Amino acid sequence: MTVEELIAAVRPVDQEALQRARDRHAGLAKPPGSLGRLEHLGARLAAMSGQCPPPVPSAPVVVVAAADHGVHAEGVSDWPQEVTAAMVATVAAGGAAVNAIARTVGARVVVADVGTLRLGPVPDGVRDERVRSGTRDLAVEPAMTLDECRTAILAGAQVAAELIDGGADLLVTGEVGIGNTTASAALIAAYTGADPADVTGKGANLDHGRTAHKVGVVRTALARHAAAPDHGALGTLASLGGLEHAALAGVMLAGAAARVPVLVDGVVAGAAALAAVALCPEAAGYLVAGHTSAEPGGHTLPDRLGEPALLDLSLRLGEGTGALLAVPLVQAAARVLAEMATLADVTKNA
Ligand SMILES: O=C(O)c1ccc[n+]([C@@H]2O[C@H](COP(=O)([O-])O)[C@@H](O)[C@H]2O)c1
Ligand SMILES: Cc1cc2nc[nH]c2cc1C
Repeated sequence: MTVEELIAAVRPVDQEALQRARDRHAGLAKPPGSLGRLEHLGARLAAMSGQCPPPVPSAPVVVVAAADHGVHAEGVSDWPQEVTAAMVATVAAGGAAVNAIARTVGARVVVADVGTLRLGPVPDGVRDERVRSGTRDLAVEPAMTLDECRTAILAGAQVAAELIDGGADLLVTGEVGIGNTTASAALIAAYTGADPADVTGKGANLDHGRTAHKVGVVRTALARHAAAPDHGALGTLASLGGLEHAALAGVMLAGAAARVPVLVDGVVAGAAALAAVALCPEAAGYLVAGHTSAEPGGHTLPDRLGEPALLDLSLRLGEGTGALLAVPLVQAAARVLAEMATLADVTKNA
């Protein structure tokens, strides 16, 4: 499969099913509209699946894509790059925040190494989807070639397609990658036109005084990118993104192609979602912003989707943590449409 074929496989969401869900909501045993945004979410799930009521997701899976970043050389993170591979091992061993929260909501965790810096083999329990050892320094040159970017997108799409074949009915996006909030800020600025100062934050606790330096690195990257030949949405992702951004864009496109909802995590997954939607606008119909990251760019995906994220708990960890916490909301939104009595039933009981 090529990236173009993956994109072509995404069909628009079903507007008729959306309307049927709205009509159904109006007749359920509650004052119409009283379930607020849960009603909107349920209608969107109907539109995604093409069915009303939509299926109630029972097998959520979080895909944690991990990679390293050449831009780390610019001094944009307080953490050594070895932390990426170390956290991948921690996720595989079940000891990361994503594992604790996944156990809480009954989700499976799949961790894929798409390009960490590592000398030894990929540990047991980690999917080896490595495209290269980290990206190049995006402030100096394109982070990935177009081919590397395509390979990473298709790796994510392949993981997602296998999971869906195995029964996954709700995808959640997570990631780990020291330095990736710099790449995320660059992607967000490039795709939305935002000023880097407005979408660049402290990431994993970068010392306050160095955030201004980080903004400067993002500005340099954007200027370099603007002066280079334009290769469209894919070129922007390759030039400014990370391998995990590309892989997560692939997860989102594969979910959309299979009409499976995708719950998107924080600012990093949100930047990947902007890439997915730039590549394939119809994919937006299958994405739900799980939470608003406390990073300054955290509102970007909700803004792009035109609706607030489901949760705002001031999280800024990544890994899929915030989106996983929203899994029960997605399940409840579908269950309400599937299981509630109607107002007519209530009147019968009066
Ligand atoms: O996704 C988010 O909202 C988010 C916000 C801040 C930090 N992170 C995580 O922190 C790491 C990147 O931070 P940094 O400072 O090294 O760019 C990376 O592993 C992300 O998963 C993630
Ligand atoms: C410890 C640690 C855990 C993480 N999980 C996601 N990003 C992370 C960054 C750090 C530094």
